[in-house]
Amino acid sequence: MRLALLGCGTVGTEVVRLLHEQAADLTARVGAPLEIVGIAVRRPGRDRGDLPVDPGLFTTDALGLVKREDVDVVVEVVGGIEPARTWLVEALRAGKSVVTANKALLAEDGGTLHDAATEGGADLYYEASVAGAIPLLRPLRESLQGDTVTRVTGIVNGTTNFILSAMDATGAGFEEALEEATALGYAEADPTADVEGFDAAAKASILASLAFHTRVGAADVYREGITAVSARDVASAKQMGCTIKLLCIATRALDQDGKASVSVRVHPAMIPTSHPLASVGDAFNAVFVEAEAAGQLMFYGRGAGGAPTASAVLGDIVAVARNRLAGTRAASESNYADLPIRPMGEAVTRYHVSLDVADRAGVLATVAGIFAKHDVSIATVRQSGRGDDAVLVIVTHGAPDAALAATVEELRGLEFVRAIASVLRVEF
Ligand SMILES: NC(=O)C1=CN([C@@H]2O[C@H](COP(=O)(O)OP(=O)(O)OC[C@H]3O[C@@H](n4cnc5c(N)ncnc54)[C@H](O)[C@@H]3O)[C@@H](O)[C@H]2O)C=CC1
Ligand SMILES: N[C@@H](CC=O)C(=O)O
Ligand code: NA
Repeated sequence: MRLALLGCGTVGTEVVRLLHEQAADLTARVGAPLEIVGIAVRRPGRDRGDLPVDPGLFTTDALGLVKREDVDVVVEVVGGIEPARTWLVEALRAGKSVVTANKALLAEDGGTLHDAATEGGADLYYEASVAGAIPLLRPLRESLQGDTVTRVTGIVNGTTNFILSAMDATGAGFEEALEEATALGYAEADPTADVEGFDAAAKASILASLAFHTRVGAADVYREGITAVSARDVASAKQMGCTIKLLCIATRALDQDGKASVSVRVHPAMIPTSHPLASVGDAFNAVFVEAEAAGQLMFYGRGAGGAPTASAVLGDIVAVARNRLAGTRAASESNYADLPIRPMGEAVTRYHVSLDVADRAGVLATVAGIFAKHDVSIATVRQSGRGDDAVLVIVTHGAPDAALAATVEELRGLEFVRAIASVLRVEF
């Protein structure tokens, strides 16, 4: 089996290492040796230390490598939309199997890749694209095909989990924690993708597409990152016995007429420290899948980093290589359900709102009146401080997100509200 490797960075170098170190076992498992015939990179002359690979394999001509007739499997660990899409479409249409870790591309235009795979009769595997090493896509794509998945919830971005865990545990600053996560190989080439929630949203779209048999694109996912989460939010969460996590929440719901729709969102949320997701620290990921017959399933492990991600890539390489040797391919994309996307405004959420207010008679009544006007029921109210230091913390019951957002907007305009110190959703 001849492999073309596109990219040799954090993940690619570990793919090379694992292919070399486990060559004998992999040959036995596949039934044929796996041989890298070329590696496309930006800088072929770069010093790669003791990487066990022939320097003559490096090239800058990725497309030329993909088009080589002797290539059976294209492994893409470069990232980004273009030129990766062009390479992979070329490979798939020519009947070459593709293994990719590129969640950004799958979320942006997975349909084009799946269509090219069908056209070329080729395999398209992408286990590494969501939750790194954790076997999650294969269970959704294969093991749960006899069930109806209703909800997928979890932590799917290692970088932001690393940052939030550090802020919570040691009071570390945002920038300092991000630098460490980048040095450890967790962050994307542009870490904005991590901290602004784009990476988690891409993964949410892939999970929802597989779980609900519907093409869910990046644009269908409501997204908020963690850049607005402050030390004060973290302290406020602690006071309530909670911690803050960047959550991915994808649900399949039925309306009053029994019609199903899909809602997919990524945003930071306060969760109770007693919830299993609260103890997911460092760059670990954890995902709960709920299905009608199976009930609740939990997947946990390393969601980022070179070696863990390479483990998932290698698993896919073995799978597609076996298929090729057997002259078969995996089932095509399943998108028959084609469910509509429910807007974020209709999702039922709970808010934690912290207001800096003037401590005067009537303030609480006015604030409560605004919640009532938008039909948002208050669960708890707590006031601390006095005079200019008064802080009002309100936690709501579940309400449509649009009603909660409108409530906060109206509170912002009140003369006695000096600042809205934090607005966070509360889950579980
Ligand atoms: N680092 C991680 O923990 C994880 C990364 N991924 C995904 O894996 C992919 C690779 O990520 P990393 O290895 O972290 O990235 P990286 O930035 O460390 O490596 C990228 C590689 O692609 C090469 N490259 C970039 N543009 C190229 C071009 N035009 N032609 C040829 N080669 C080019 C670079 O030379 C480098 O070797 C991305 O899609 C990323 O989202 C997925 C899961 C985890
Ligand atoms: N940047 C990503 C890498 C894995 O997908 C993350 O931090 O989770
Ligand atoms: Na995975």
